[in-house]
Amino acid sequence: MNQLKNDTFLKALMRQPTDYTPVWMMRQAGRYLPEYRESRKTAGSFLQLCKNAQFATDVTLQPLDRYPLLDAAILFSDILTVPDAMGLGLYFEEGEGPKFERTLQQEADIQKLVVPDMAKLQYVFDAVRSIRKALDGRVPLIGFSGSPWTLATYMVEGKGGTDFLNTKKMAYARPELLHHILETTAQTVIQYLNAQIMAGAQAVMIFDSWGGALAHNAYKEFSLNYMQKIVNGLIKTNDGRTVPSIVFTKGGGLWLEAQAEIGSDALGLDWTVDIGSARQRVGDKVALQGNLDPAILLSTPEAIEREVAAVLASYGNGHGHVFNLGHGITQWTPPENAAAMLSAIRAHSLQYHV
Ligand SMILES: Cc1c2[nH]c(c1CCC(=O)O)Cc1[nH]c(c(CCC(=O)O)c1C)Cc1[nH]c(c(CCC(=O)O)c1C)Cc1[nH]c(c(C)c1CCC(=O)O)C2
Repeated sequence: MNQLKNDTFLKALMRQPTDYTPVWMMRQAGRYLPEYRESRKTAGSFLQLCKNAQFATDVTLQPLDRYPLLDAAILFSDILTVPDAMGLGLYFEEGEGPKFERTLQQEADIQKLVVPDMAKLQYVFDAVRSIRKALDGRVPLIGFSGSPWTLATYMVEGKGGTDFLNTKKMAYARPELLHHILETTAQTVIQYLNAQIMAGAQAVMIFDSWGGALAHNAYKEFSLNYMQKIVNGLIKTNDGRTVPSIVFTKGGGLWLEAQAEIGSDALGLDWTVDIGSARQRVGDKVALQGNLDPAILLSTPEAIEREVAAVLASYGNGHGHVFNLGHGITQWTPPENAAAMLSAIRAHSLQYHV
């Protein structure tokens, strides 16, 4: 059932030959699309889109219907469903980003943290099943989770941020408390991703959006080690393999060699890294995903084509590259500029796959 009609993305993740460089866009279902804004209005809120399988399916497929050149779908959900299930109370205030009703700052609250019953996340697994059915093998479906470090920053701070001072203070003053949060979250994420895989996710991505905020000698201890645990905890599917995995530490370009050792199939790159140099540094250990600056999509089709060509040329000949943005597409992107990027990738990438 459900034979894949386009497996270019999965092949590239496994560093197998493909005819062209496959592509998907982080946040490809989102506010830059008028059809998304319409669905959100009908659903009432972003969280209602996530919690209703039919809405989640509709918005997951919107970018694929608009852009036939996309090679993967990503589950419409959020990394913060996990801390929500762990009891922190996720909510969104219009124009302010995510917030939590409770935080993990008091020792007593931290000691009480446990792996939640996956039934609390059943709506996510229902969405995965529904999306797989609707895709009918068009392209593979990516499941995802936040990294324990990135989720911990939200749980400790109670909101998004840039400096994460409470979380970092805990790392230095009470490391055993932060390790308890990270370990409990890692065990939760293992169960969560495995349930997504059992529901039909054909690849998984771990978003370590705030790993780049860690000090050089803290990154491994507080972020990378926990992502390694997760990658090692992924279940084998019917064919005796694990589904391909992608690890993305935003701002993590200094640590690519270490990231390439944890057993994931691919590394995500933000735009601060030259992808050709990254390829030399990781050798044939992992595929690379990235890494166009999403701000380029605010410019002109000519500039977009030039910058796309530069990323492809930097990676060079051969397989193992999944084209993507270096972070999520911004809500101010004109949809036709995303189309220009996708056409440019297809046109310019053929020469590197002969
Ligand atoms: C840090 C993080 C979050 N969520 C996510 C991350 C990791 C990736 C990254 O670094 O960007 C991951 C995420 N969030 C969303 C997806 C859906 C799949 C896709 O990529 O299309 C994915 C993979 C939908 C979303 N998640 C969110 C939206 C916007 C909600 C809306 O419609 O208002 C979407 C489409 C909300 C969200 N969710 C989060 C923030 C900080 C915000 C507010 C900022 C913003 O609005 O962009 C947390």
